[in-house]
Amino acid sequence: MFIELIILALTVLLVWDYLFKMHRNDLLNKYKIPGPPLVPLLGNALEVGKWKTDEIIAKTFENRMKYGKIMRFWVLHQLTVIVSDIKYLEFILSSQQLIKKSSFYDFLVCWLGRGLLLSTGRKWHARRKIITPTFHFKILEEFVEIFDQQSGVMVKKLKEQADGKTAINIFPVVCLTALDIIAETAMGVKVHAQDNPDIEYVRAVASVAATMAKRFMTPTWRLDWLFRLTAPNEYKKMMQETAVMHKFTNAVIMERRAALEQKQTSSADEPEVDDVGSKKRMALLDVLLQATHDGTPLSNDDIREEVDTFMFEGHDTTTSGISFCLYLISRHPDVQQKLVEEINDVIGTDKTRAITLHDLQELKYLESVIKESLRLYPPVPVIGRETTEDTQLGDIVIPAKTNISIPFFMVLRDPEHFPEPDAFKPERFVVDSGNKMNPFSYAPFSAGPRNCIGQKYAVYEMKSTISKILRNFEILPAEPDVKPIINLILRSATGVHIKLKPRSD
Ligand code: HEM
Repeated sequence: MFIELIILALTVLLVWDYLFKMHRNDLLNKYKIPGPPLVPLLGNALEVGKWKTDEIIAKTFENRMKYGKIMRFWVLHQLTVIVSDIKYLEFILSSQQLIKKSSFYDFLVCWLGRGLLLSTGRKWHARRKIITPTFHFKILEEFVEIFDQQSGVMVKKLKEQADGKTAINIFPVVCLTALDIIAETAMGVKVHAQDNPDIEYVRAVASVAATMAKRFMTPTWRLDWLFRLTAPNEYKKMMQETAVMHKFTNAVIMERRAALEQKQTSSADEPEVDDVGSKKRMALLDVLLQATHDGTPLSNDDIREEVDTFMFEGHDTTTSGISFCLYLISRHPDVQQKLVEEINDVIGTDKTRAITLHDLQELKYLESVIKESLRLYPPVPVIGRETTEDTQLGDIVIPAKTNISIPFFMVLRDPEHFPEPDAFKPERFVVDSGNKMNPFSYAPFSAGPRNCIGQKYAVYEMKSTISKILRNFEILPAEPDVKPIINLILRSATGVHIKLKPRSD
């Protein structure tokens, strides 16, 4: 009797599984979207579950060789289509409808709320409209001074290890610099992460960012309730640290709102400097405080979502970008020599001269080096969307309730668009090289309506910090080689090591 019951239950489950997936499988078959062989109920869960974090990049390339630039994976009832064909990427990224993020991002909500990165539909449209002017050129111009000052702090710290022999893992060093920069530009406060990484707020941001990276890689940690059940201590710690961050952000918002209101009601002229004599400048947060949607200002909670989103999106990504770029420069002395010549031409040899926005715009070869580095090591290696209805992409239809995954790390090394795809060749991006590039084949900041809103900010920050290091040090190669892994952003399992030697000239 017991055996019969099990057989019955299994049969019901198999029929349900077949029916539940039928429409999606019909479309996959109709449009010949291939994928690895399926196991009933489980789909490809056994195979995908075996992939270790440091194998995912290689496995995805392997599967592209087998199945091509569009392929499907079923994990239980969840269908994912991986797209690296730019013919289809163009449809996906430029669509005004296909803007819902895949459910893989949901574990970030407890920190970021439904801010710009995670919102969708009308809320996203409204926020994008409000936030776009926040990154106006005039505002970015003021940030250059912060980029310069904070990279000055970094250089001072690095001098202690710059003996030309010590291998320095540059990733954590850059991370603290990037945190100082984003806190000061987004919230207008100095958090002194480089001087004191143990400050409660700094520790909380670094720790929650690390937990989020781990949640991304650990399927049982992704859903809040399952994370709480399977790792109660880590869950509790994450919630406590999130509360620390929210309390800090809230306090800054209230303080700056009060200051703004006082300024608006006060008849006296405001001094142009703060109480320690530094020039007052707008932070991203101040622009949000003054913004309105249909005549209504944003609430403190609305603003907190956005400031937390900037704090998250605006430091790990640039850390990854700067670190891998320094690594590539360390291994290409000819490129380094050209960079130093350009820097000497544009900024001069006086190491104390502060960099300006004009200088940054003139560092054209550095821009090509950064672009090529973002191609080889894209800080955001993969993004995901979710279809809410059957969606036509040119000559195919992707079924509703499908995660679309776009592996930038693979698109950006597609030999069809980048000959010698693994070679570091900044000249691909030299403006007058005559190379015509399809914007969808090169999109480390994504493309279309949901592209990176902080793209210009990020490139200026990268140019400021990298040029500051080059003005002060010769960058030398160190062991071990990097081993890129997708850990929410692109990191290296072996760290990102370089050696530094003070420049005498
Ligand atoms: C090298 C550094 C960076 C890279 C490579 C990068 C890349 C990206 C990519 C690929 C996306 C699309 C994400 C998706 O569709 O899921 C994105 C979105 C976003 N980025 Fe960046 N980013 C960088 C730096 C920054 C910085 C510095 C900020 C803010 C200060 C920022 C703020 C955002 C925001 C708010 C979004 C969401 C935009 C929206 O959905 O409308 N990013 N970024």
